Amino acid sequence: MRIVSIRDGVAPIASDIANAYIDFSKMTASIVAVTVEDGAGRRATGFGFNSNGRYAQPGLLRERFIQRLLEAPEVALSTPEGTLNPAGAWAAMMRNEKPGGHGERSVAVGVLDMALWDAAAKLEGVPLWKLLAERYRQGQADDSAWIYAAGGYYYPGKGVDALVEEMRRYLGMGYSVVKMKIGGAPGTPLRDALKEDVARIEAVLKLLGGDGSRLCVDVNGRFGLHAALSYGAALTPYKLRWYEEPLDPLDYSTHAALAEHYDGPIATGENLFSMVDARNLIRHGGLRPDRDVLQFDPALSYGLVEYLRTLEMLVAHGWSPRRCVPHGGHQFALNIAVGLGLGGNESYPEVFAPFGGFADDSPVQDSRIKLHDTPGIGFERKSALYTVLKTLTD
Ligand SMILES: O=C([O-])CC(=O)C(=O)O
Ligand SMILES: [Mg+2]
Repeated sequence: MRIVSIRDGVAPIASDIANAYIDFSKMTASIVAVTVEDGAGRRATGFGFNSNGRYAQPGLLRERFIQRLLEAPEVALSTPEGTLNPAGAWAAMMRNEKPGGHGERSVAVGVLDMALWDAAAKLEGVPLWKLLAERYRQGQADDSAWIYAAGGYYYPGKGVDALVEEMRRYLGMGYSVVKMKIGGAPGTPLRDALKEDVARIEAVLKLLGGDGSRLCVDVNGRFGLHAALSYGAALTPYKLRWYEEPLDPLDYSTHAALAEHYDGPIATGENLFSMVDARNLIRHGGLRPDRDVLQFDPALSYGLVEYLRTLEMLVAHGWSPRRCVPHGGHQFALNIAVGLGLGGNESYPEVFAPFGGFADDSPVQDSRIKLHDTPGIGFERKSALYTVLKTLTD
């Protein structure tokens, strides 16, 4: 097994939307194409990109990780059976990297790892979900994945009516669970911000027939403990599907304090980028394996090689992979959800195009989606995305 070439680029995913913490006016993504040749002269090109929320990483990719991958010995890239070995490639990329302080190198490695898994599945002529089910779950893939429509962003001039209309569109697309942003009124005293958010939440709940289990709310890590507890108390009667990233993602003890007082499901993890960070959350964050939701995003956190370690760690701590619903709304995590039996995957029906979203011909029914049989991750089945990725190989 040898790497023939690696190409990389930067693509914009800028838009006018904002969450409670950042706007996306300058958001970018790294894209890569990795061409691999097996011992029998067969070639496959795998593609990778990072999902939203972290910027493109061209410096890290070019100065360190692409170089190391190109220099990796052939034996490191092959399994004993002669197939492409993403774990060996991962070890080669991480040579001479100290532990801890993961920063955004996990994003650069995640982009390349995605491309290697795409190539691995293409060389074996199977979709990635099938390859994963065969390797790690005795062939038991799920027949579809649960997905929910994430949106409800702040947007200039967007009021409650536009928010409800957006959610109505998601219901029309086949989603039954939706997510909206809260906590995004900068400088507003807590009491007023809460009042405004309660009105926004109630308007959306009305559309959902008053069923809180169909609505998630996302704070994007903006609150301190006091605000998180105040919002938690106000949200409790609505019995929401989940209360997402109420607190700074790395502040585990405040999560533990919130979990003592807020009974409903808490979701977090999209900004934890390694198995060790995830383990700290599990050890110290007071989260509850019977209800809370873990959103580690393999595209941002060193890829699937590391995500497999995270799943193993979770199981060792008494957590089911079904508690995982990755962030990012991309086909990589969707394949992982179906192949490894996660609880589902995020979906962005109207934002972060073309990186968010799934194959063009995959209808959503009652918030579930079926996967295709195309070898690899399936980017070739999503024309707007493939148009961007293909610029690397044309
Ligand atoms: O707005 C963002 O940064 C994305 C996000 O939190 C999510 O998809 O849950
Ligand atoms: Mg989020």
